[in-house]
Amino acid sequence: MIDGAILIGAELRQAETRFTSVDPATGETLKPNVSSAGPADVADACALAAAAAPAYAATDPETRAAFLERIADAIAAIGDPLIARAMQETGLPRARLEGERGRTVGQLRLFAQVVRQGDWLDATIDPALPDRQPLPRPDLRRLNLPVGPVAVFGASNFPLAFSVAGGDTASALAAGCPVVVKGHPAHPGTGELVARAVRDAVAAAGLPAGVFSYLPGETNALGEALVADPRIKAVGFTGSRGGGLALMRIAAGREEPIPVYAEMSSINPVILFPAALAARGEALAPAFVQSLTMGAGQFCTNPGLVLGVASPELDRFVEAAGKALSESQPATMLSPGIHASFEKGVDALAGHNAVTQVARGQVGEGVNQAVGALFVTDASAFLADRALGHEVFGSSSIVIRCRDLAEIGTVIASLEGQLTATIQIDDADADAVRGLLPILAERVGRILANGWPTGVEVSHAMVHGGPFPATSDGRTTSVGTAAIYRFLRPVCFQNIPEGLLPEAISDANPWSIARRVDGKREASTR
Ligand SMILES: NC(=O)C1=CN([C@@H]2O[C@H](COP(=O)(O)OP(=O)(O)OC[C@H]3O[C@@H](n4cnc5c(N)ncnc54)[C@H](OP(=O)(O)O)[C@@H]3O)[C@@H](O)[C@H]2O)C=CC1
Ligand SMILES: O=C(O)CCC(=O)C(=O)O
Repeated sequence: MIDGAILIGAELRQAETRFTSVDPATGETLKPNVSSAGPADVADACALAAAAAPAYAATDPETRAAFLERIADAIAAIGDPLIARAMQETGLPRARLEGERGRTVGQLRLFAQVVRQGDWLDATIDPALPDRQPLPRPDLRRLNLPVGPVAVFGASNFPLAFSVAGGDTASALAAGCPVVVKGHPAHPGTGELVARAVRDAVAAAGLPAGVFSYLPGETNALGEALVADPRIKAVGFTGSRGGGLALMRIAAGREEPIPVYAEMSSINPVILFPAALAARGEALAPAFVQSLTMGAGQFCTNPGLVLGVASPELDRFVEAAGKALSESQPATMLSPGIHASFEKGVDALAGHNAVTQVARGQVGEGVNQAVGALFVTDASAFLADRALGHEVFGSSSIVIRCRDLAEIGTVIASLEGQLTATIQIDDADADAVRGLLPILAERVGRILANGWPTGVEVSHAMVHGGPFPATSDGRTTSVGTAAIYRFLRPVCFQNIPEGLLPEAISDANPWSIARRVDGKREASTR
């Protein structure tokens, strides 16, 4: 059911101030109109979250894991109405949204496994050495504890997997943190359906209602108040650089500053190494265009920059990519605002006197349509104007012709932090790659060979992060199970008697988790 409610724990509220979302494919206003959460709602949600935090933090792994699985089941149980509503609110096609739902419930279930297995606790015991000379060592035991209530900002471009019960929420709940979601105003109906599913799961699991709240709204003031609330202890965000920076400033200016894990902007360089380019440059072109135009290019992993050594082979790649792009179909973008910002970015590139437009995609009927765009320029022009390296969110990319591999290295070294770098390589490129890998690793969170950056695997080894401005904290990831560590902090217990120790680091080890004892890892029994 969707009736535009605010969810403060189990309580459903309606506000007098309302807003509406728009079907970006038609421009029509969607019903129902939605409550705009206000300051009192923020305060109540945060108070409830803080009240729930100790009991939720104390849940044993099995209880918490079963809760995450209940959320997954409840989201799956919404069935087609969830997909239908998300299609209306985002313009994304059914297959993409069904896939995204699978990813969303899959990541909740994966986090359930992680919680049960217990490595995230990093339980570490240095037993006392009472006879050590010249001084005895105390008994030291460390584990990770949840940081407390987390504010999550739903992203516009993944209305399920990065939104109300997406990766940030799943990892925060897995860590033992209550979550207060600021819903994205472009998909409030989708958000409410998922929020109600989470609320049902909280009740079914017998957890305190404040473990989850949902605040729909369309004003900066709502997000600002949420991040400023002293009961919030960390923030997860995916969106624009301006939005992420604004929240970081608020968080840093609080009486008690808190971390903001913001994933913001990335152009994801693709490097075409000479042997690969010579062997299969023309074949790479359509695959590149497919990655570029997937989801109207609305991926933070979209390949927005291509680097190669100026050569007839690179020219052939550009020509083939231009041909593939010129045949590509337009696609509805997520919102009028995102479409307008895409058009502005493309117009700026098209009007730049050092940039040549290679191709545009097919123009179609309808509103808010992304028409793909491909440009080319030289490294010297790119290096002279930093604006050419700014993200154009949507299916736009620019090819940079470099003099040689050294100049490719110079361009990479000039880039801001990125989520990904893609290398197209053959065996004969190995030496050249070896030279560039350290420069790449300094700049990005994930380096991938002979593939395309869009489509992030949710797994244990995944890093979906990178130095600023890809994210606000390059030491972390927002996708994959390591995302849980953003919402944990280590606490050491010194000489605390057995009966008073947290279970994970007690001698009894009732959860049977593997621990590091006196520097040695115990075998896992899970
Ligand atoms: N790199 C990436 O992964 C992505 C980049 N983008 C970029 O962001 C642009 C806009 O898209 P959108 O998804 O709406 O992203 P925004 O960053 O504009 O919004 C994301 C969320 O943050 C809130 N917010 C934004 N600015 C502020 C602020 N100053 N203070 C408090 N809260 C704020 C918004 O709420 P409210 O609007 O209610 O204030 C919304 O809930 C795109 O055109 C694209 O350039 C978008 C998605 C992903
Ligand atoms: O490519 C993906 O699957 C994830 C992309 C992403 O994180 C984003 O666009 O915000």
